[in-house]
Amino acid sequence: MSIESNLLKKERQNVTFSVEELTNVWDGGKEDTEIRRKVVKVFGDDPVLKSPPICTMTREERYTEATRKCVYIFRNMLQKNGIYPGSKEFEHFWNAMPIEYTLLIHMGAFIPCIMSFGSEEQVAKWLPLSANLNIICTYAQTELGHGSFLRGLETEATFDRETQEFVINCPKVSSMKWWPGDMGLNANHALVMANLIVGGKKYGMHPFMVQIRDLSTHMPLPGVTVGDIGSKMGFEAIDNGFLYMKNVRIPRENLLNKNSEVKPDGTYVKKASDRLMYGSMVNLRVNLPKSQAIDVLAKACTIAIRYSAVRRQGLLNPGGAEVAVLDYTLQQHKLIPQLATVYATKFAGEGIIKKHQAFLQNMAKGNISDLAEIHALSASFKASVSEQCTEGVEVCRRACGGHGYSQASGLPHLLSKVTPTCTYEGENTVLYLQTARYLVKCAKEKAADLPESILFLVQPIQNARGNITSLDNLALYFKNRAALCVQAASKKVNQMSNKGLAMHEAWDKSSVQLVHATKAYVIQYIFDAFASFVKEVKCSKSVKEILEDLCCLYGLHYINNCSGDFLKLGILTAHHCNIAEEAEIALLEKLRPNAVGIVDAFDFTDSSMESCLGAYDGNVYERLFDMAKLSPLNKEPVHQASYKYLRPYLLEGRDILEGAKSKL
Ligand SMILES: CCCCCCCCCCCCCCCCCC(=O)SCCNC(=O)CCNC(=O)[C@H](O)C(C)(C)COP(=O)(O)OP(=O)(O)OC[C@H]1O[C@@H](n2cnc3c(N)ncnc32)[C@H](O)[C@@H]1OP(=O)(O)O
Ligand SMILES: Cc1cc2nc3c(=O)[nH]c(=O)nc-3n(C[C@H](O)[C@H](O)[C@H](O)COP(=O)(O)OP(=O)(O)OC[C@H]3O[C@@H](n4cnc5c(N)ncnc54)[C@H](O)[C@@H]3O)c2cc1C
Repeated sequence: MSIESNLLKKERQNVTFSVEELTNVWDGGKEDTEIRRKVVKVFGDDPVLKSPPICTMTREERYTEATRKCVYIFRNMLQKNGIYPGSKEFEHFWNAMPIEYTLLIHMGAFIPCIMSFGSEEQVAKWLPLSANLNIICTYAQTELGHGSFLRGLETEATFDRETQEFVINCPKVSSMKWWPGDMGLNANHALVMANLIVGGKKYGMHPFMVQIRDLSTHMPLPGVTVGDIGSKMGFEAIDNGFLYMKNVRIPRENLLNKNSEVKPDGTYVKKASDRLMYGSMVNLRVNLPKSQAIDVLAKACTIAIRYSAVRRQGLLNPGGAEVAVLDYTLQQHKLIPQLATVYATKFAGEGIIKKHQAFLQNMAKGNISDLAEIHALSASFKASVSEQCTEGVEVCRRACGGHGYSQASGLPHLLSKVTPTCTYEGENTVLYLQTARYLVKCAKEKAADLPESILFLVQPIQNARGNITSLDNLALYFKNRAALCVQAASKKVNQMSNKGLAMHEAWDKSSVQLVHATKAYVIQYIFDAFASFVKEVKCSKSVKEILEDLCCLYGLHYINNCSGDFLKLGILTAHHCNIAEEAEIALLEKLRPNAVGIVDAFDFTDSSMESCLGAYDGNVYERLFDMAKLSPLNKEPVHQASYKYLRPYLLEGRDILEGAKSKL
C-alpha cells in the first residue's frame, strides 16, 4: 500500500460519525441507498459500458463512445432494470450514467416537452417512438441571434390553408436554430419553437414537430441545413447543432396543440394560458440543478478533499514533519464551505421539486395559481445554484495546485460541465430579473394575498435574540436582509419612475439593486430550507451534529463574505461580524477531521469521477503517472513532429556540442 493510501486510511479511522448513515441521509433513506447502489452496480459491471478515459480520446471518439453507450442504456438497460420515470430507480439513474452522455436533450428536454405541449393523440403518437429511440428529437428554441428574449425569435411557421400545412422558415441567418443538444448529428426531428402566422396575423411562439432528416438515410431533408456547431469549452461528446430551414412543410397536426390549435379553416383557438408555453423551462430549471450542478460540485469536493488529505506540502511547526495541505486553515476555508454548499443546495432543491410536483398535480386539475411563485423560485434557484456550484468547482480545482489544471484530475471536465448551467435553460441575470419582477410585485401586496414562502417580505423585521450563530438567528438575518433589499430595490424603481422615467427605464436603472435583492431572497430560501431539513431529519446525534455544523457554516461563510451588506442594512454590528468570523474558523477546525468521511458519504464510484486525484484509495501519484503514459502523444518514443520540424536544428546542436567536445 502506498504512503498516500495509508494517509487516507488514517483519515477514515478518525471520522467520528457513521459514513453509511450520512450516505442514507444524502440518498433520502436506507432503501434509496440500496436502490442507488443496485443501479450503479448494474451499470458499472456491464462490459459494454467500458471506455478508455475521456482525457485520452479525441472529440470524435468521445461523441461516438457516448452515443454508443447511451443507445445501449436507453434501448437495453432501462426497461430491463425497472428504470422508468416515476420509479425510485429512475431518481438515482444519474449516479449510474457514464461520465459523458448524448441524447440528453432528447430524453431530458424533448420527452417532458411532448408531454406538456402535446394533446393526448400527439403524446400517443410521439412518446413511444421517442422512448424507443425510433425517432431522435431535439428541443430547438435558441437562435443564432436570440436566446434570452424569446419574443425576439425569428423562425416562422406560416399556415397554408390550401395544403393544410405549416411552412417553416428561418428568414435570416440570425434566425437559424443554434445550440440545441443532439441536433447536429443525432436528431432526425426537432421540436421547433417558431412564431405562428395565420392569415398574416402573428400569434407568437408555438411548438412544432419538424422532421429534419430522412428516416432511412438520415440525410437532411430538402430545405434543411443541419450540422454540429463545432468545438466548445466542454461538452465535447454532445452534438450541439445548427438548423436552418427554408420552406420546410409540415402537416397541420404537427403543431403541438394541447394549449392552442389552428383549425382547418385557419381559426386560432387558445385553450390555456400563454404562460404554460414556458412550462417546459420551469420543469428543467427545477430538475437540472441536482444532476448538472450540485452533484458536480460534490464530485469536485470529493476530489479536492481526498487529494488535500494526502498532499504533503510545507510545515506547520518549524522542525516538524510535512503536513497535509488540508491541515492549513486557509485550505479548509476554501474547501469545507463548498461541502456546506453541496448539502444546502441539495436539500433546498428537494423542497422545490416537491413544490413543483404539487403544482403539476394542481395544473392537471386546471389550477395554475401557483405558477408565478414556482417560476420565480425555480428561476432564481437555478441561477443561484449554478453560480455557487461553478464558483465552488473552480475553488476546488485551484485548491489542487498544478495537478488541478491537469485533465487527469477530472476537475477541468467538471468545471466545463457546470459552467454552462449559468447560461443554458435561461441566462442567470435574465432569470434573476424574472424573479425580481415577482418580488417587486409581492412587496406591494397585502400579507393575506401572498404565499407563505414570501410572507416575510411584508412582515415587520424581527430582532435576533441569544446566540448569534444559532440556526434560528442566522435564518432571521437572511430573511431580514432579503426583505430590506427587496424593499430598497422596489423603492428605487418607484423613485426613478416618480422622477419621470418610463417604467422600463426605471427598471433598467435599478437592475443592479434588483438582482442583488433577488440573490438575497434566494439565499434566504436555501438557508431556511436547509435549516428546516436539519431540524427535522431523523438520524443519530453524531450525524445530526455534522449536518448542523454544515448548515451553520453555510450561513456564516455567506455572511462573512458579504458582511458589508449586513452592516449597511443594520442587521449586524461590527461586533457581530467579528463573532461570525471567529465562529466560522472554529467550525472549520471542528469539521476538518470528518472532511474525508463527509465526501466518502457521497459514495461516488471511482469510475464516475475519472480522477487520478480523487480515487478512493488515494494513490494519486501512481495514477497520474499511469494516466500520462496513456496520453496519445506518448504512443511513440519520438513524435513525428519532432522529426519533421525540430530535427534539423537539433542536428545542428549535436554538431556544435560534439565539435565543442572534440576541441576539448
Ligand atoms: C433519461 C433522462 C432523464 C432526464 C431528467 C431531467 C434532468 C434534467 C437534465 C437536463 C439537462 C439539460 C441540459 C441542457 C438544457 C439546455 C436547454 C436550453 O437551454 S433550452 C433554451 C432555454 N431558454 C431559456 O430559458 C430562455 C430564457 N428566456 C425566457 O425564459 C423568457 O424569454 C423571459 C421569461 C426571460 C422573458 O420573456 P418575455 O416574453 O419577454 O416575458 P416577460 O418578461 O414579458 O414576462 C411575461 C410574463 O410571463 C411570466 N413568465 C416568464 N417566464 C415564465 C415561466 N417560465 N413560467 C411562468 N411564467 C413565466 C413572467 O413572470 C411575466 O409575468 P407577469 O409579470 O406579466 O405576470
Ligand atoms: C451548453 C449549452 C447547451 C444549450 N442547449 C440548448 C438547447 O438544447 N436548446 C436550446 O434551444 N438552447 C440551448 N442552449 C442555448 C441557451 O439556452 C442560451 O444560450 C441561453 O438561453 C442564453 O441566451 P443567449 O445565448 O442569447 O444569451 P444573451 O441573452 O445574448 O446573453 C448575453 C448577455 O446579455 C445579457 N442580457 C440579456 N438580456 C438581458 C436583459 N434583459 N437584461 C440584462 N442583461 C441581459 C446576459 O445577462 C448576458 O450577459 C444551450 C446553450 C449552451 C451553452
